[in-house]
Amino acid sequence: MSNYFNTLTLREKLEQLGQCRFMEASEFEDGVNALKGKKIVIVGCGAQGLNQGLNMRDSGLDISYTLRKTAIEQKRESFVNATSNGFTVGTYEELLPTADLVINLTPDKQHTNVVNAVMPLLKKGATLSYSHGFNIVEEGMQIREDLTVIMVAPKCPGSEVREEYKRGFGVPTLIAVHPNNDPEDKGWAQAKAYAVATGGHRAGVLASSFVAEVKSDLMGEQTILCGLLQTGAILSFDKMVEEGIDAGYAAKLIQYGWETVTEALKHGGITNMMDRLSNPAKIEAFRLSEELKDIMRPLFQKHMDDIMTGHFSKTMMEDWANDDVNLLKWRAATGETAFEKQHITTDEISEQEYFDHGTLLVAFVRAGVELAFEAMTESGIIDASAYYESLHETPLIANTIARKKLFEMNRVISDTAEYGCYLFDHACKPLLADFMKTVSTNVIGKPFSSENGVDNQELIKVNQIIRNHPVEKVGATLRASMTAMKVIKTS
Ligand SMILES: NC(=O)C1=CN([C@@H]2O[C@H](COP(=O)(O)OP(=O)(O)OC[C@H]3O[C@@H](n4cnc5c(N)ncnc54)[C@H](OP(=O)(O)O)[C@@H]3O)[C@@H](O)[C@H]2O)C=CC1
Ligand SMILES: CC[C@](O)(C(C)=O)C(=O)O
Ligand SMILES: [Mg+2]
Ligand SMILES: [Mg+2]
Repeated sequence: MSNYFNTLTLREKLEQLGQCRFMEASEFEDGVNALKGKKIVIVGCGAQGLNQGLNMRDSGLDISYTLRKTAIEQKRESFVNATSNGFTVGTYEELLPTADLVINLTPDKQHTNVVNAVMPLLKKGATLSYSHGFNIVEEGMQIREDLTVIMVAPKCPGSEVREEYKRGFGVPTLIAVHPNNDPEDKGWAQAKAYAVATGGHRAGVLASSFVAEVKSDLMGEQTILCGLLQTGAILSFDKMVEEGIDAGYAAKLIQYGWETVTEALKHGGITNMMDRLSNPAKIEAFRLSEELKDIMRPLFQKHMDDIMTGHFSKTMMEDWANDDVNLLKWRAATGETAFEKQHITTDEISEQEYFDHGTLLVAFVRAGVELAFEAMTESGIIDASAYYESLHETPLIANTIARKKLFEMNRVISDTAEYGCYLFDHACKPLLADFMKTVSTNVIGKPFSSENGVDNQELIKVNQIIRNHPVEKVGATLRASMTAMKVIKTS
């Protein structure tokens, strides 16, 4: 097996990277019919497996789970997840030979093993589905010619896939059909029905490709979505404590701060998030974020380049083969950070205070979202896809930090995301060391006050730059299609 993307000609690479079409509501009028009455078996019952399965069953589909024998015998968490929710659970041999659609929702690291074990058991003409195309694109997995291969990738952690569905909505989703595996021309109909069953069609579906999904998903998760939230959390907390802010207050400001400021981002983009600051603080957040963009641009570009060339996946797979030495070292180090270990104050922090005392958090978010979006679109990824992988998903990841800090984020996200997050974080922290020496509690921990007031011309210029960034343009259009978006209350 070799990297599939690297076997493509330049023309084919660009063609697949640029595949991105926002689908019309009318294209989902057939609902879940293409999968109605079909036997759907999900392999794995973890973050995505359980939550997608619950939504699909509630949408009227026939869902059961297959787990490896040891998980069943030892009644592991995945077994308990499935059985306590009333699903049938069986071994591969029991469930796979009669399955019409098999959904592989095991960790990416396991995909080669899992697919090699599953494939011989599938009946002729069955469909195999993924929620992330790493195995196909980066590992070059070859699938039996008679099988249809699709992807339905929610742009969101599994927990939110379920929460949004229960709110009567869904999460934006990328769907794709493997160009080498659609022998019966049924892939798109099944992928659309699957997206309806998870609720994705209510939030927006992009008809994409395995290649575009993988390259954009890896970039988003490593940089703005997880990597930078982790770096920003650790550095901001340390700065506040160093400057005498109560540690319990500092921890709470960060833990819920990301969620609160990005809730404004979710509803009205960077413009609305920045508008929640006072005018002097907005100008300062803009200045800080411009500085952050200049410092971090080469790192964001390096991550994008390494993802495109396959260097990133190669080194991560080397770590997989090396018993996850780097991953486990980085995971342990994250658990030992002062932020992670600090109990939070029980004192109330009002919603506005998170903005007023969190100018630096806003600056981190603007810098990270814009840099990730720019690096992706400069590399041939279409703006709508780049928007989902940067601005759109940041609040959903911030929600996981609000639940139980960085531990929870890194638990809920996939194995590739966790690895990429640590990789970015370990490169970014030293890069920001000098910058952090220049900031003080007037931008993190306390309100920003400007002795000079506001220069009208400067404010007009700043507002124009913020509002005219391409992420704001595409975001306004995509958010308009997400009219049922629900407000999340912070505690
Ligand atoms: N996490 C997320 O929110 C997102 C994930 N994705 C994608 O969804 C897919 C699933 O990811 P995620 O939900 O995070 O995965 P999880 O780590 O949560 O999956 C765990 C499940 O996989 C099973 N499993 C683990 N190893 C094996 C193995 N060798 N053989 C068989 N089953 C195994 C586990 O069962 P056991 O009890 O046997 O260990 C468990 O049921 C990935 O492709 C990921 O990229 C896409 C979008 C977001
Ligand atoms: C942000 C990480 C993600 O890509 C996701 C939830 O979309 C993942 O792989 O977990
Ligand atoms: Mg993702
Ligand atoms: Mg991912």
